[in-house]
Amino acid sequence: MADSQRCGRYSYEDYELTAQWLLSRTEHRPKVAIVCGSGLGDLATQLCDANVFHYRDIPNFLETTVPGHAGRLLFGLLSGEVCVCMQGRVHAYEGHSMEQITYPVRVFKLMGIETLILTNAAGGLNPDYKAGDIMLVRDHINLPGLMGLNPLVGPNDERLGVRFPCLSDTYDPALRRACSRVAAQLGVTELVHEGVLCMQTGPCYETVAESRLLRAFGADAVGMSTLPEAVCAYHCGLRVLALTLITNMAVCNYRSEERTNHAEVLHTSSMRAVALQTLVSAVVGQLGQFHRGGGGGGAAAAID
Ligand SMILES: O=P(O)(O)O[C@@H]1C[C@H](O)[C@@H](CO)O1
Ligand SMILES: Nc1nc2[nH]cnc2c(=O)[nH]1
Repeated sequence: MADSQRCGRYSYEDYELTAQWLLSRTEHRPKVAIVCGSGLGDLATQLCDANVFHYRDIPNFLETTVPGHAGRLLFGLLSGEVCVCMQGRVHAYEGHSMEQITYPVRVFKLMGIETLILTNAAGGLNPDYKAGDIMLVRDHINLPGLMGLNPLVGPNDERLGVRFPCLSDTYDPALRRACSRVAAQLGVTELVHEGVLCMQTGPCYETVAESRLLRAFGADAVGMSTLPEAVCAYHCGLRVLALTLITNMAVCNYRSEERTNHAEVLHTSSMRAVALQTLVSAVVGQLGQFHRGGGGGGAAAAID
């Protein structure tokens, strides 16, 4: 493909090459992909009959550099459903473009994935939240995207999605309802909220003034990932569920002596890993009923 026809750095053929590389090395044929955020990678170890690949060995995958992101892709069974699971992700602040950090999402699409479950760690802005709570992402404020760092910037390949996607329904309402129901069945409703996730690129955590600004904008939590993946996934027709673990409260008060740090983020992740894994596994267990290869449109009817 000529450079002018490329989506940007990558062509459709690059995504296809990686998809075929993976599918030719595993017999698993997943419909569900899961991305594990900071410290949440143990979810991947729950997969049965797993085939494991290191990102460094996968064509065009980037290596992870951040503690809590193992950098392995696992195929296997979770709650009886065939899944592919990213044990860690790469972030823009590691020096990568939005297109690079979302590369796996389009590979998943070409592998036949229908549902993408994203997880991440973030700071709570909503005063009703506390560290250890889980937020189902209802909507987002993509600060890098609003500033031009959107993964869809560049020539659009119609095989991957439309030029001007409307993002009002990015986070599938039926999946969110299913997740809330599962949370109630598991008796963890009091931990689970629905809210708006804001992304800034990082790697700095927010100043007090920035946290106040983001809260005033309507954000309930702020993180450094997930939204570019969600945008790319929705663009190419995947159903998206995003679960944010509130690992700390963003500092919104000059009198506070709290200082956000990655060790605290990983500590809270490890404390809540089992709850989040249980929730995600139970949701995945509900997905099979509507994964009949029919594509995204049937989700709401089937899961309700
Ligand atoms: O990959 P996620 O978004 O879960 O990781 C968050 C954002 C930064 O990478 C890190 C900051 O502590 O955690
Ligand atoms: N931007 C941001 N990302 C985080 N990831 C985990 N905690 C935080 C936080 O407080 N702010």
